[in-house]
Amino acid sequence: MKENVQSTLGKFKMEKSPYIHRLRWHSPIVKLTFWSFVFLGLILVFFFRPPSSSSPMASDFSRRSLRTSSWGGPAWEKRVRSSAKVRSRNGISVLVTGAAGFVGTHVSAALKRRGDGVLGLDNFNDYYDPALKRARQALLERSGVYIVEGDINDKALLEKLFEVVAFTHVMHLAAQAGVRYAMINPGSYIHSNIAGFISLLEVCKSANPQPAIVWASSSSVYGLNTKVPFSEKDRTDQPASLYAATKKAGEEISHTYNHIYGLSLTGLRFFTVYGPWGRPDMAYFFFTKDILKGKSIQIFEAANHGTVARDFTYIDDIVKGCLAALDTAEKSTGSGGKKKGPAQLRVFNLGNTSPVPVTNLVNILERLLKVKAKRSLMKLPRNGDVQFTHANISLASRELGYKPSTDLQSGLKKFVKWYLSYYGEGKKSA
Ligand SMILES: O=C(O)[C@H]1O[C@H](OP(=O)(O)OP(=O)(O)OC[C@H]2O[C@@H](n3ccc(=O)[nH]c3=O)[C@H](O)[C@@H]2O)[C@H](O)[C@@H](O)[C@@H]1O
Repeated sequence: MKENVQSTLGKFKMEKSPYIHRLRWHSPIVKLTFWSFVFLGLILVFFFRPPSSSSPMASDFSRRSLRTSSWGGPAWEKRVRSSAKVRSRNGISVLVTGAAGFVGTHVSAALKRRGDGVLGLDNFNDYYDPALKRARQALLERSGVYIVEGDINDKALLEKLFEVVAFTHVMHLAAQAGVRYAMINPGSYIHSNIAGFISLLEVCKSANPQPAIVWASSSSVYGLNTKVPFSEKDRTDQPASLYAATKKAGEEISHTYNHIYGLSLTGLRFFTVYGPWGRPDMAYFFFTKDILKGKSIQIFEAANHGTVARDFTYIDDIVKGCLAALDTAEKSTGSGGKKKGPAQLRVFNLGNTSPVPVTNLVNILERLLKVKAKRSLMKLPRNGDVQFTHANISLASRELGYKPSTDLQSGLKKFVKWYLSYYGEGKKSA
């Protein structure tokens, strides 16, 4: 060993040798310097490259960069505490992730109305119009819910939140949603639905007391399952999209954290949720926009003109299911990262049990909007869509008292009313 070192040093001195470049390259110091420059160069290129709109991964990371500067300090902590303060007897204190999202806004408002403590968290990413998220934030602020701006991957922020408030529950709704977008920006699904979920669970498992967690899974986990209606006992090992695969992964990850750390975890499989303040990337929403603009809409159909249908579920029914899941969630059993006994692990379908063909959805919208849609039929693309969904809700009905009560016609009526008042004045564009 010693000999080698000496001989290398010896070679280093041979300045006039014809092999001087080769010999220098073999020197560890030269190698180290060279690779240090390469490494430094890569870091500089990575951090100072201009944002590229043509690269979905790049736009994803620039969009989702962690914002760590906007939180902290005594005034911020006071605001956090006040928002999370329980104001009713037997109330719970809930951290709602994805609070500026569609379901997050409705759940936060409902919890606040009944006197629970609610603190929101949202990264306000631009997957769809952030102005709509800001409008939802303003709505929640008026009812006393503060939304902290941050990403669930920011562990330091999550730890700080648990340091300031001993949350009894977490309603985890922050996610990269959308079935078809997963082919355009796969990285965003890994970032939010897998890495983000684990970051949250890591903080929850170490919190003392550990909160009980209720989180949004998806009907899409049933994938290519053909047995209807979909029951929680059915197979979920054939996801048809990366989105579905990340939600299924979330269910497995829940099992692990429940098993190792005693975290109480409830996954809710939502079935195509719609309603006022909804998501502009969903069909009922952009069909409304396009019908009003006179633009043609594409209606998917399966092979041999097969009907494509969804078990569309109205937001108020989903909110009731979420609150019932929070109220029936048992306490986590661990503390400080150690399990003390078995903890609750549940998964429920939250659907409407009444699938409606997409063509009927369009018929209803036409009647409500009083405009004829320009329809074009298109073969169901192979980009993650499944032909139909249909929830069996007997488990949720038994354990949560879940009983959806809004049919698609009544729910869409409320959506259209909201849509026209929100976008109708011509000030905002959907
Ligand atoms: O149930 C769920 O878990 C999922 O529900 C929706 O996914 P999806 O049912 O595909 O909802 P939309 O994208 O609004 O599509 C609704 C229906 O319209 C159809 N569609 C969509 C787009 C289009 O241009 N034409 C069309 O016919 C789809 O095939 C589907 O049958 C949400 O987007 C997911 O985030 C959610 O997890």
